[in-house]
Amino acid sequence: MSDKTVLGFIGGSGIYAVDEMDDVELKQVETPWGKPSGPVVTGTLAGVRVLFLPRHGPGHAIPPSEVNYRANIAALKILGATDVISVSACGSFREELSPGTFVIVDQFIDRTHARAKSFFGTGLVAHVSIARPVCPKLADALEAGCRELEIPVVRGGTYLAMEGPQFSSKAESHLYRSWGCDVIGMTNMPEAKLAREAELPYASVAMVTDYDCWRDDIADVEVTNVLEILQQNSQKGRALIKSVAPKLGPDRTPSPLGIETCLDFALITPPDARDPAMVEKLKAIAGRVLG
Ligand SMILES: CSC[C@H]1O[C@H](OP(=O)(O)O)[C@H](O)[C@@H]1O
Ligand SMILES: Nc1ncnc2[nH]cnc12
Repeated sequence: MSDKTVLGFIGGSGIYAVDEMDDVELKQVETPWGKPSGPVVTGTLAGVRVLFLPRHGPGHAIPPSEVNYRANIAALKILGATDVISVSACGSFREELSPGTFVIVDQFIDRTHARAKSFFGTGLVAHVSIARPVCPKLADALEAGCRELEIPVVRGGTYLAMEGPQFSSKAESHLYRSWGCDVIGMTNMPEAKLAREAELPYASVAMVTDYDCWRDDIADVEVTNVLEILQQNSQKGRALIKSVAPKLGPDRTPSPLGIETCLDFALITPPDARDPAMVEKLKAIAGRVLG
């Protein structure tokens, strides 16, 4: 892994570009898992190499279940990303996490069920740990950025990833609250799992747009009532992206969780039992251990 930071940003709803990036280029990438959501924008922010990919594609045309999460993570890895930060919209399950609050999540519950969730499979099986899915070094930089910009921020929280595209029923919303979840969205899983398989430290800032549908005193979430707050969050989210790059700096320090070498402990299929075609394909994200 490089000793220079290459910071990959995945922009969610409302975050379709990075402001004031230098040396901008658009890169079309083809991965063994197909095409990412769109061209990757590459450039620099305060001397730090940055890659940017809008998760739902240009014009927000790709729904959460059809985002090619594997191709998105693989494209960032192929372009040299050392770290990945996701910026997403979310609903809130807590009164104190009001719209406009940025939650730097540290746990996920994955209730998605219609998406490819692993790069690995028949021919080469791997089991990475997701016990601690978020890199604290990236979360520190996001928290510092929010504090500097005076964005209301909460450090830590559990993000419930639902399949969508419909929003939850009230029964589901109450169930997730009873599970202790803090926020809800449709995209951070399997993205976070795939980033770990690609040995990429990952963090997610979830920008609250609504109270989902658990409150009887506030209108249930609808796209129309999300859009206004999404606009305000989007400006702050873009400012946050700009402020985070210099905090991490061009000279990279490793993740305290050792994420860059997690595949050392994860491959269970012995070399002589591996499918050569599968190995070849996996070199795009696991070249460090597959040669
Ligand atoms: C616009 S409301 C629902 C939509 O917004 C979130 O997208 P993202 O996570 O990419 O910011 C949520 O997950 C849904 O996809
Ligand atoms: N309430 C909600 N549920 C799922 N995804 C969301 N994105 C923004 N608000 C959301």
